[in-house]
Order: sequence, then C-alpha cells, then structure tokens
Amino acid sequence: MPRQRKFFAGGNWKMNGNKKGIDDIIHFLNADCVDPNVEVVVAPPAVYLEYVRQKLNPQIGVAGQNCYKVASGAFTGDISADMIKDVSCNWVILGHSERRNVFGESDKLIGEKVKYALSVGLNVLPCIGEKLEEREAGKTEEVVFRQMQAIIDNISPNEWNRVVIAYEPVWAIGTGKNATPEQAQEVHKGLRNWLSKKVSSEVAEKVRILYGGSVTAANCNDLAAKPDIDGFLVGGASLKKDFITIVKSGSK
Ligand SMILES: O=C[C@H](O)COP(=O)(O)O
Repeated sequence: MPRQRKFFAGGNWKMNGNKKGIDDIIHFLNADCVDPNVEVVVAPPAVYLEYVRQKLNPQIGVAGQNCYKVASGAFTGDISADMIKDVSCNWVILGHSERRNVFGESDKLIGEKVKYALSVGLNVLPCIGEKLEEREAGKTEEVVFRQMQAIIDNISPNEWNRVVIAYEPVWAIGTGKNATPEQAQEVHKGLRNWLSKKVSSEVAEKVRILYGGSVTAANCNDLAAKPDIDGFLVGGASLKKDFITIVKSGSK
C-alpha cells in the first residue's frame, strides 16, 4: 500500500562529531541518502550547522538541535531561530527529551520556542515522550497529550504544514531498547486521534509522526511498516552507515 504521508528520516547527531567524522557522514549522505520518497534532515551540533549546510546535497535538510524563543539578546550560550535561518538551515528540533530532562526545559518554554521558530519561518520538529515510570504507571497518553497541548497551543492553522512531530519514549532513547512496532503504533494512532479532536481531522491526517528511540538498521523495517509511523528521528545510528538502511526503509 502506498504511504499516506511522505516518509521522513531525521538524524540527530546530538553532541557528537568533529570535522573529520562529519566529512565521512556527509560523504555517505550525499552518495546514498537522497531518495525522492524520503525527506531526509540531519541535525549537527550548532557550531557545525553552516559547515554541514555548505557541503551537503541541497535535497537534504539541516536542522538545529535546539534554539531559544527570541531573536537575540543576553542569553549566553544559546542560539536563535533567526541564526539557524541565517546560515541557510531551515529546520529545528525542539523539546527533545534531553532538553526536557537534562536541561530542565518545561512544556511552556518548549511551546514558546515552537511559536517563535515558526514565526521566523523555520520548520519545527517538536519532540514528546514518556519516561519509564510514567509508562509503567499507565500514564503514557496523559503525558504525551499534556506535552502536545503546550505545542499545539502555539501553532497557527496555516503553520501545521511546517510541523513534524517526534514521539520518543525516554526509556528507549540510547538504551538499545526500542519500543516494539505495536507499542509505537498504538501511541502514534492515539496521538492522531487526539489531534483530530483538538486541532482538526485534516491536520491529524496530514501531520507526520516520527518514532525515535534506538532505531537501527535491524528494526527500522518493522517499525516503518506500521501505518501511523511516518518516519524516524534517529540518534546513534544516524552517525553510521546504518542510516542509509534506515532512510531506505521509508521507500519500501
Ligand atoms: O533524537 C533521537 C533520539 O533521541 C533517539 O536516539 P537513539 O537513536 O540514539 O536512541
């Protein structure tokens, strides 16, 4: 069956790499990751955004991993959505679980960042996901719907075509323990139903919902086969040639 939504493969490099390693990644991305059926976007560390943008095939997008909620000012150590745009990158990941849980970002702040990044014209990739104890307490939907509410409150109807959501259960990130295709599908379907009620059936049908958390070359095909999984946000495996297999899983 043809896919309802264009497959999306995101590579979040997190705080990894140096110029030499990045050159190697760019080489295999340009050679093997340009696919008309798959939208590919990679997120290098901020200091390498411009370097990667200049060397990468223009058909592959480049994302910031985070940005603040205003254009400029006394916010030492941070970058703005405007700066990401200024170096010709057009995406930003916001509310990644490491921003939420390591750096203490709140739902409210993430919502404000989403609003600002959209206002300057970036495409945004907001992330949501429950912790292990929340899943075990049966609170997965309560948590992801709460996180999503703070995001949807900051998206205007005409901006939804620049939004891709990533569901990343915290317990699956970097642990080697991915959600099963059934577990991920259940949450994605629940999110789509919720969006249909809270935003519109049109948005629910069109918005892409990615899965993230220990996606590998070995498990990507089974996950990609699920009807509500529209792609991946990949951490560790996006630094390796395994990413090629992951990108191609969306073309099957
Ligand atoms: O943004 C990516 C996710 O945090 C997943 O990371 P991972 O593939 O290393 O588990």
